[in-house]
Amino acid sequence: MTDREGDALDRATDEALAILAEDRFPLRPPRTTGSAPRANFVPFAEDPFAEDPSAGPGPVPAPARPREAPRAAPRQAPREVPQLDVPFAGVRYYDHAAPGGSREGRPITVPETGVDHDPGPGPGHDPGPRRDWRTARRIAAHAADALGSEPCALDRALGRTLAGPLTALTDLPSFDTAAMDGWAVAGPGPWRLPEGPEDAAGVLAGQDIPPEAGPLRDGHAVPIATGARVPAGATAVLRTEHGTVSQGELHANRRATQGQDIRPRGQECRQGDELLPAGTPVTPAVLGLAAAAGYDELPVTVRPRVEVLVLGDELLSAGLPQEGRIRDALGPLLGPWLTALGAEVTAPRRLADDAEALYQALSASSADLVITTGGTASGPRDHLHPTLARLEAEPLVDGVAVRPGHPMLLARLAPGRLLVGLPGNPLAAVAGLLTLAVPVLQGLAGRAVRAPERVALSGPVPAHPTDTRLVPVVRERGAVRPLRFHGPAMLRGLAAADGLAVIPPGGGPSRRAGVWLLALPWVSG
Ligand SMILES: Nc1nc2c(c(=O)[nH]1)N[C@H]1C(S)=C(S)[C@@H](COP(=O)(O)OP(=O)(O)OC[C@H]3O[C@@H](n4cnc5c(N)ncnc54)[C@H](O)[C@@H]3O)O[C@H]1N2
Ligand code: MOO
Repeated sequence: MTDREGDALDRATDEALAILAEDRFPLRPPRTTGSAPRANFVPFAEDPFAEDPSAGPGPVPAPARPREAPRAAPRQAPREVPQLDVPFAGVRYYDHAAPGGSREGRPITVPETGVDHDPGPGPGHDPGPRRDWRTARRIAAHAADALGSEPCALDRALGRTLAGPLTALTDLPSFDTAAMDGWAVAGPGPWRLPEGPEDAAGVLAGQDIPPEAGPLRDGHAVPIATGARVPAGATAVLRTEHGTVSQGELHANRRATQGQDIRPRGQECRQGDELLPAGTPVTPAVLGLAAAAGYDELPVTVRPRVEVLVLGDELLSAGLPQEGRIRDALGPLLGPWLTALGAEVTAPRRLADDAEALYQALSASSADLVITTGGTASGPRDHLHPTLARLEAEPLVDGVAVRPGHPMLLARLAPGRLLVGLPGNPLAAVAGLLTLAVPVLQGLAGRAVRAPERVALSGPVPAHPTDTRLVPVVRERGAVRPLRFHGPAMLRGLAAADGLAVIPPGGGPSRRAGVWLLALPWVSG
């Protein structure tokens, strides 16, 4: 790369960072209201999202609801609403880009207009038996039994889920080990060192000590390397920098206490100890631990097979949006996201808005979970509900009290075959993914649910009066700050986000207690 190309790259990087910085670093310092507790793994029954833990882990039955034939009513034209950049009116809102807001990001109050960003169900739209957000998650988590288990070689197990507890196949360390380079010493010093050239080399890592060598006798020492087996009889390891050799004798210039710098056998675990519970996702650290504990392969749950069907005549798979058509944003997003969740995903299939094509695709699919995007509403080209009725699918969740994404749905196509219908608006689809698809996949993979983190909000966030809101946020000085560009059709906020904050209906106690943060699988730290 030439200097000029290097400068151009630097400038482009600075510009990109400046755009991000606008969202990441507010002009007004946020108020922090506390620090978040550490996240833990908990069984689903203890999931704080679960609505009523005392109700037991069984699925919440969906009320029987006869499905109508395809609705003839055309989609209502959206009411004329002021295009506010804030979703709900009459609330104090920190946003330096909101209409009427100051460029300095001072709090503004949006006048009470009586309309919100999402006009919600219009006349003629049957919202169905909508579920509370937490209940929807709970139903989704219990909709499927875990798939079976299979052995998997360590080098292929990343991202899988432990089907059983990881028990140590050996003590760790498996022998008393020198923690430092120096000398293994027996008893108090000074110590005699071996004289023969072979013995003087001492014990190296990976070497075994021949049984005929016998225990190290009191008053004797032998050179030893970090990681080497400590000879029987040794009482400590004296570090190289703490000893001086003179005339074949080792003198300590700092006292070595009993057992110092010896890692005793079994210090980390004993053979048979449970190192990790079933349901743990296999991370690089788990692979390392498993290898250290003697595993060549791991028992993992079978990966859920997921098929993604992207519906919409208007969607292009390449090039610029044109002539009323737009790029499919969900095909590229869902595949890798689902893979990160441990699923085996077939390449997304794009289907035209054609009821017969959808019927054929759903009938032919043998996936554990089919995920569709679009077609969940009641517009003339929204074929999902009628097609599910034609397939005699069992509705488990038909609409959720969550914004965005409220038309999301979950249905059982047949025993062992589920369908999650994500709304077409991209952020609404992500809300559906996190609300329904993630718990279904965790259930199928038998994966433990990570307790969500509670986080403080760095400023007021509008709450919906009756629905949970999922808002892209960024971490900042011990709190989270809501990002702009969080409209249902936008991904710009999400792409810069560290997670989605869960704002309970009406705001709940979130101002004092903080809110839950739904983690994104690629965000670390
Ligand atoms: N009369 C009503 N109309 C609508 C309601 C309602 O309650 N009453 N709800 C609105 C809400 S909220 C949502 S969300 C959408 C859900 O619509 P669908 O799931 O049927 O999705 P589509 O109509 O097919 O698409 C909606 C929107 O999203 C765009 N889209 C679709 N797929 C993709 C994709 N793969 N990548 C990028 N963008 C996509 C599509 O072009 C539309 O703009 O219904 C509202 N209507
Ligand atoms: O607006 Mo819709 O809430 O699901 O995106």
